[in-house]
Amino acid sequence: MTVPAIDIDGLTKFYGDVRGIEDLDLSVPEGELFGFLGPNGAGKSTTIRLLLGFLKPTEGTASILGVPIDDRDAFLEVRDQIGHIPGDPQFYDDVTGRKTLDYLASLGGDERRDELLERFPVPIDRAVRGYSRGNRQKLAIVQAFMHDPKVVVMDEPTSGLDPLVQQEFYDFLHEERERGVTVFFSTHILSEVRQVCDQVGIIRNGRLVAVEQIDDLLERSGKVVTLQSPDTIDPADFDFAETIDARLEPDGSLRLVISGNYDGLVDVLEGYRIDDLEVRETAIEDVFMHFYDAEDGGDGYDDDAVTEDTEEVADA
Ligand SMILES: Nc1ncnc2c1ncn2[C@@H]1O[C@H](COP(=O)(O)OP(=O)(O)OP(=O)(O)O)[C@@H](O)[C@H]1O
Repeated sequence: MTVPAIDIDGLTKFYGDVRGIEDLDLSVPEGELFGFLGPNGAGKSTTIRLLLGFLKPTEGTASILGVPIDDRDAFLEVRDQIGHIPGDPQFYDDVTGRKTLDYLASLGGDERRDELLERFPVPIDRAVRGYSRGNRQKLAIVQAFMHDPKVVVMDEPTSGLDPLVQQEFYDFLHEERERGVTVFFSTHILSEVRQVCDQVGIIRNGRLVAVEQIDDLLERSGKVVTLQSPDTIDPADFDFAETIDARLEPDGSLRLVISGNYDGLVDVLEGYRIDDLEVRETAIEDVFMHFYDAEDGGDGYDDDAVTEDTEEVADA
């Protein structure tokens, strides 16, 4: 049996009384682009920091490339096969990009540095203090991939990148996947998940609520049909077995979400005159909305909770 690139087992982190994540189980096979999607405060950064050994779990464990994160010695040995882009990349501000990369190269290697810098150029001989947000992020990308890691864990890696660089980065990630690299990245950007990922894990209020293949999710979520007619439309006519939702819009048009075949729809349409008919894929926003439509809402943060217990593990 092949070992998953990332295996998370009952992983739990409480900051005092505040739930970071609870009882997370997740397995990411090698060579997969896995999106970890959740709104602000859902527990994405907590998961990533636990995975990289920057935080100690309250309970549970995880492994990367078969090595448990709490086996510090073994973990240090696989560290050069792991890349990481933190949520808020920090560098020594007075040091140039080049020296920053020189230093990091001395720890883990840099055989892909030139190729990456060509793709994600930064003002390499300028002190990092003068870098824009996007250039900092590009430097973080270069350092995460320059030693040719097998697994890369990234916390909202496209934040601060302009749309062109973002697209370049998505293309790059697909190429990495072709090379067998496993990528685990958190995001709250829905369209990003769709564009980039094979599989998505959806986290809300510290709990994993679903793990789905993107294609399955979209397939199950159906298509959106919009119908405009000079006749009065009765949504009840469109209540087929395949119907997920049928409602009238304020302008009198019908918005129908349907999964499966169109036979029933075609039959009913015979009874209507049609001004306009549009069939489109469900917007990814609609697909995910019900996962976010929490009764308990927000980020699960209890204002009265103790927050001192944030023990960080130095220098993981
Ligand atoms: N150091 C800390 N001390 C106390 N609570 C924390 C700490 N870090 C995170 N939390 C809480 O843990 C929960 C999960 O936070 P986390 O930062 O992991 O979420 P996130 O999904 O990464 O959010 P964002 O998208 O805003 O970065 C939140 O309720 C947050 O307030």
